[in-house]
Amino acid sequence: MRLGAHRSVRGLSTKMNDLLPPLKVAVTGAAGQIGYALVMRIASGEMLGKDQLVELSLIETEAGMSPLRGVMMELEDGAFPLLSKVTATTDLQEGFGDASFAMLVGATPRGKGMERSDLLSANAKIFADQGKALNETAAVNAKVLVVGNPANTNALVASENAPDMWPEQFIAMTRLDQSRAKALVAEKAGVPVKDVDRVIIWGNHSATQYPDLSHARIGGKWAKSILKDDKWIKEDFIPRVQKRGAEIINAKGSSSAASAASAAIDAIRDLHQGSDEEWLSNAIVSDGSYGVTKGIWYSVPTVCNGDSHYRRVQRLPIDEFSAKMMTRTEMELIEERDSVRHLLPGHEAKPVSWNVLESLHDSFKAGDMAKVDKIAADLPASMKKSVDLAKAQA
Ligand SMILES: NC(=O)c1ccc[n+]([C@@H]2O[C@H](COP(=O)([O-])OP(=O)(O)OC[C@H]3O[C@@H](n4cnc5c(N)ncnc54)[C@H](O)[C@@H]3O)[C@@H](O)[C@H]2O)c1
Ligand SMILES: O=C(O)C[C@H](O)C(=O)O
Repeated sequence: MRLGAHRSVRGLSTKMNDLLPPLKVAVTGAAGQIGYALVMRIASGEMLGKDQLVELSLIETEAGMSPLRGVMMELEDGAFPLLSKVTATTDLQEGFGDASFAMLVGATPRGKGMERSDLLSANAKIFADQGKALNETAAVNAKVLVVGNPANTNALVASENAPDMWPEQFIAMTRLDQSRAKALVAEKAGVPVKDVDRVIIWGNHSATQYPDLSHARIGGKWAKSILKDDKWIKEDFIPRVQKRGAEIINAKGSSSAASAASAAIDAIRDLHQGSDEEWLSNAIVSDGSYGVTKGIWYSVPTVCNGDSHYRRVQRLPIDEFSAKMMTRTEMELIEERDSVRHLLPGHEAKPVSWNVLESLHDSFKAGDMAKVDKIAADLPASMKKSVDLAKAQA
């Protein structure tokens, strides 16, 4: 169905009477740093296309309502021709009602010296409530992009609390990490970013993520054969991407915002409009591919076919170094999952304490395998399996 509006819209590639009926996009934390940058770009049509009317549903806390009113005034002043309606609410069911896309940004950001996982106890509960509300009221085929940290485990929590939705409808954002990685490779090779592709982010949006150049290309050629610098990849590139969020916090005093909003726009744009055969990193529910524990949200390369369909890039060869890196980040995600068991309906209560996990890590790092085995003996089966794998690859 097309709308039959009768006004001309300068600068749009499509006439108003060719516009598609509005799709509702819900954004939580809309008055925050990322939300502010995000909603302007959604309204301008950069995300869903220049022929797509859009309705914005802005969700905030009570305290966020006053700044949100200012954001709404600015949206009005932007006079965006594609923006058909803007609403603001603190009520999740109302905010997500019939939404085709939900961008879950609202959560506390980390400050200096914190890891993203330090936010688990503060933020995960938010995503349990949001999962329940999405389950009740969002459009049946809604796609959910989780941006708030720790994004992967928040996506797990939201999905587990939305039993009538497919886990595949929930994606945690690792697109920013992929963009960071591509930019670094382009800089190193002295080429434009558009010449770099097939860069992969595996695992968690955290300092354990594995930015992988094993399959990357520069101008269509194998990147490693052009860079010819494995030392740079291991000692500069990987840690730089892993810790880029902290580098920004240290420089700017607050976490990345415009680039995060940009990555969220890119992620949903490609999901909705398709991206040919480009490999795009998205943290999605693991189906066991690449030996990753099922049911955690683990970043993998995907191909987006448009209309919100995506598939994993399968059967890539994984070398020994990559396998080790992929397991390390998987283990962190298992730990995160186990620390939020109380928010996962139907799962046993939190079985493993942080102390146990920490001493497991320390023993592993110190090479004390007898102690690792002793601790592992009391772990749940899925974690034992990961410990065995990590030991085999150590
Ligand atoms: N995945 C990524 O790549 C990525 C990148 C950057 C930031 N982040 C994360 O995104 C989140 C938001 O960052 P920010 O810089 O915009 O933070 P911010 O503090 O500027 O804004 C957060 C906003 O969310 C609102 N909020 C808090 N709890 C809410 C709730 N329950 N419902 C609705 N709104 C709520 C706050 O009122 C605030 O306006 C943080 O967790 C940050 O760590 C993720
Ligand atoms: O690092 C952070 O805490 C913010 C965000 O996840 C980022 O990667 O910039």
